[in-house]
Amino acid sequence: MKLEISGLTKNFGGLRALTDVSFTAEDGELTAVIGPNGAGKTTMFNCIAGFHRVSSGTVTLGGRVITGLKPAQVLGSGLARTFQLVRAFEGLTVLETVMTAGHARSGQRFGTAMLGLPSTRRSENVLRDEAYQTLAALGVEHLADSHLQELPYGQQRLVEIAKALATGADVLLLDEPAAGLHSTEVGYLASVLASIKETGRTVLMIEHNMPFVMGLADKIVVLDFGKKLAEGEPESVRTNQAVIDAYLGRADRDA
Ligand SMILES: Nc1ncnc2c1ncn2[C@@H]1O[C@H](COP(=O)(O)OP(=O)(O)OP(=O)(O)O)[C@@H](O)[C@H]1O
Repeated sequence: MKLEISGLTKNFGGLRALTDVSFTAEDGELTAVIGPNGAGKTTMFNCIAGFHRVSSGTVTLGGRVITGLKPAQVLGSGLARTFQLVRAFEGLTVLETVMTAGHARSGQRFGTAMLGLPSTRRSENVLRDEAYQTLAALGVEHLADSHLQELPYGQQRLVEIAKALATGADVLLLDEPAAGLHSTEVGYLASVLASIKETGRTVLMIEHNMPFVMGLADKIVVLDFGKKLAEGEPESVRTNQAVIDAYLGRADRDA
């Protein structure tokens, strides 16, 4: 499903965090959003996912305007997001955690299903199988019975992506998935995201790790002071002087 952002503007009181931002994240492609701290990347994700009310502009998902919908409704329309911080439900295993995301899709209330009534038992088994398959697709099915809090951070991040996939969403918003990972984990994450792309899903990702972004993105959108500074294939963005001045030069210096 195509995700189209058109004329997106967001004000916080007198502060304009986003000004007239437009771009399209295409089916089966990974679009990366980069830019300096405070450029408006997180604000844009919050606007798309229904966490912030936009000041003006529209967000269209598969041809349907989703601006103004609540987060749960946006999720129901086929868009899931991950967060920078992994959120664990106390006491649940990895498999159960991923199942809760599957429940969101099936519209079942988890508590009702947990009662194990006969009518819900079969779908409970289906959800369990699906959650296991989702973990297997990411190569982490061996973690099914572990508790999320006990896992190393890199594996927690993969479970966070598994949760987004288990919702059945066609469009994934990933908030700095490579942050805090060491290089082997970043390499593995790149292969996971490449395989997700191959399933035809649309991925929109905020990320600061430039080698990771340059190697994986089909398109890069650069934000600076809430405005779109550039948009294009990695090579054209890498060599864009305005982008180098605003961000890449600094990212190199800080590396
Ligand atoms: N809820 C809010 N209320 C007021 N101002 C906000 C709010 N959220 C963000 N801002 C402001 O909007 C601007 C954009 O912030 P945002 O967090 O979107 O940037 P970012 O590109 O995601 O930065 P980072 O890379 O540091 O996460 C900043 O000036 C920030 O202070």
